[in-house]
Amino acid sequence: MSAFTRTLAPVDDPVVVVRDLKKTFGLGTTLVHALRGIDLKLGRGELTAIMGPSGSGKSTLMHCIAGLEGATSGQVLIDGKEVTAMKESELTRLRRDHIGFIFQSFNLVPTLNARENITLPATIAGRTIDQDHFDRVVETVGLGDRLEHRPTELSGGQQQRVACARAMVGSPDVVFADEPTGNLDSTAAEQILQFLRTSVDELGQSVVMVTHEPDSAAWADRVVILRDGQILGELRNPTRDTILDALRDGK
Ligand SMILES: Nc1ncnc2c1ncn2[C@@H]1O[C@H](COP(=O)(O)OP(=O)(O)OP(=O)(O)O)[C@@H](O)[C@H]1O
Repeated sequence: MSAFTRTLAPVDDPVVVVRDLKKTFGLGTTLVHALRGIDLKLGRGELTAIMGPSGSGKSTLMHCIAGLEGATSGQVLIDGKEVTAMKESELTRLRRDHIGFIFQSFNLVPTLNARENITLPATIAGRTIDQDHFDRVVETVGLGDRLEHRPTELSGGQQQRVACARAMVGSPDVVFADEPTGNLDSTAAEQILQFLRTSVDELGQSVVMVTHEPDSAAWADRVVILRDGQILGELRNPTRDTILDALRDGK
């Protein structure tokens, strides 16, 4: 059963906790209230989609949670670590060691092959890669025979699969994906969504994805809908149709 509710159901084991998060941009008459007091818990080992109209605050919320942008007030905790209390050097370590990122534009290093791109964050951090986990991630993402290829020798979908593997291989507390299928055709998009789903179901990964696409959000366990910097409500076990209804209701 999937129905839109304005009150959020309790989340028993959250990996992310957001308390009264506010973010304003600009000053005086140009002040923009991008987040107007967000209270939200995101479940561990779940795929959560964040939706909402353009300008509703989706990217700002993701950036504030991931410590890419400072909050104006409120609290963010990732796996119990208070992101909003961290200094820049701590934020750098948090992003490097505990968070995975997947962007719309892949962001691979062109001179490195797929294997080197996947292991780059660990190499920079001086961490050794768990070979079993590397093999599982590469197998799940279906890149086995492409590991020695450079990005220019890969399709867009394959490049995004490399980016997904790079985000997952360190088993971060949470992976943030910002419109991960925005640059892909529908077949490649489905492969990425399938991979995100499998990484949650089989590797226990926690994933948060911002998307405009009801078809993409339908892969999630839960859809959280924003409007005007506030949470409008949520859907559990969404389908394309219940998402479309919820987005229409929210207007
Ligand atoms: N750096 C910034 N300076 C000023 N205003 C900003 C900045 N970043 C975002 N905003 C404003 O904050 C509000 C929320 O923006 P945000 O990008 O989070 O929305 P979004 O839901 O992700 O939109 P989209 O779906 O179009 O990407 C918008 O009004 C936007 O113009």
